[in-house]
Amino acid sequence: MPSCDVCPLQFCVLIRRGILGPRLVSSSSFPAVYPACSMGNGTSRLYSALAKTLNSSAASQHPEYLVSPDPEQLEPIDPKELLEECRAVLHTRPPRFQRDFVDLRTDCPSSHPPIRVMQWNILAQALGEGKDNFVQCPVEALKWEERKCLILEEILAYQPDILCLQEVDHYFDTFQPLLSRLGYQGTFFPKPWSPCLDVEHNNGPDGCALFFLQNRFKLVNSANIRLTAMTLKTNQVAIAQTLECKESSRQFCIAVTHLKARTGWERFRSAQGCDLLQNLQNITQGAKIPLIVCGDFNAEPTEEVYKHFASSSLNLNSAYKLLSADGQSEPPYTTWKIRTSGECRHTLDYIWYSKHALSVRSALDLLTEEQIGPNRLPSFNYPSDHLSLVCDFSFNEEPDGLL
Ligand SMILES: NC(=O)C1=CN([C@@H]2O[C@H](COP(=O)(O)OP(=O)(O)OC[C@H]3O[C@@H](n4cnc5c(N)ncnc54)[C@H](OP(=O)(O)O)[C@@H]3O)[C@@H](O)[C@H]2O)C=CC1
Ligand SMILES: [Mg+2]
Repeated sequence: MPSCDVCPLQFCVLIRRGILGPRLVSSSSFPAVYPACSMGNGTSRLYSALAKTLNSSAASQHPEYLVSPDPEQLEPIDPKELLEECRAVLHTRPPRFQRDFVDLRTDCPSSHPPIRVMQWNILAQALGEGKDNFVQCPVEALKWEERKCLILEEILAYQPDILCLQEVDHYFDTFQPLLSRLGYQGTFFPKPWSPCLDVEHNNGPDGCALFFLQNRFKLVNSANIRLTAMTLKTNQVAIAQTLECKESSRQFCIAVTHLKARTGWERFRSAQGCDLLQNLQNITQGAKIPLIVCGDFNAEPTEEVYKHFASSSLNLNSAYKLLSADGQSEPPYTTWKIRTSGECRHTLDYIWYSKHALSVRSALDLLTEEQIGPNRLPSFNYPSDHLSLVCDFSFNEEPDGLL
């Protein structure tokens, strides 16, 4: 955040207009966070790509740069080179955890490449540093300059076609500029009263973000939804987009949400879930097109909101259940942290999909308890308290009537 007297919401508006931007970082700040190493020409260009997102606090010191957008920002980035650059920034950290895709291939053959979807609550920087109280996580593990690279590394490692993110509070200065150069089209919907805004030196509100690869999909329709509960507007949001696959010309709806957190709010979450389902019914015209809903539902499978989704007339199934032996049980955890109140191990994150119209071809296995370690998450190895969920989907060949 700039040190000038601009409130976080105004800051967002300024960035959105393209007045403030990642161009503002002086290259003199770079060596402090980047190890000396030899780089080819391509990497040198990337050096500037990543460096420009490293420290937006330089904004107020270089008002002369608040002019035109940098044409370099529009140049594509080679994902391999960005990955190498992230690894160089992270060279003092322990290696990434190995996670494998579990093959869930059904009999249905598919002539088109699968659609890879990533669901991830990436942990808002302001909440991680100022609100979450992760008592076993060293503050150095939360440094944005490095944590950002861990997040990017995870995205680059799995190369999702669609990314559904929650707790994004670095959209305009980091994810939008970098992911757009990797070929993604992004949409951000901040929470109306993000708790990030209460944290000193925050980077603006957190919210949901949805990215898709432009060479694979065409955007047909997009809706930013402020969820209601018992007709009252709430602080929680969703984004729902109808996309058309360029290979197959088939359309589907993809949605991302982050429901109200904390115990005692179960009925509130349930009402928010009903509102989201109603919105999705309208958008898919009663499920005439297949649907994928990703989210941090802040609800265990025992909660009412989960049951609404499982029994909805939209005919949804939860993809990660397919990793269990009987195909009926959710994983034992999708988030695991230690707060002042003690250990918090919960299953809260889901990828719902139209069970008749889509098949899950594979799913990324979760981290084991041993990999997560005794201090749990986030950690030097893993940037968020929530695990990423990644699935490969393909369309079933059945007629639309079976949705
Ligand atoms: N400025 C203003 O006028 C207003 C400000 N607010 C702010 O918004 C907040 C409420 O916003 P709301 O959207 O309802 O927030 P939520 O209750 O949904 O939680 C917000 C975040 O807190 C995290 N969280 C969950 N449990 C805990 C915990 N035990 N300790 C710390 N963090 C936790 C959640 O992460 P996860 O999902 O990963 O569990 C979530 O991202 C208020 O506390 C206030 O700070 C609200 C209204 C007005
Ligand atoms: Mg959180």
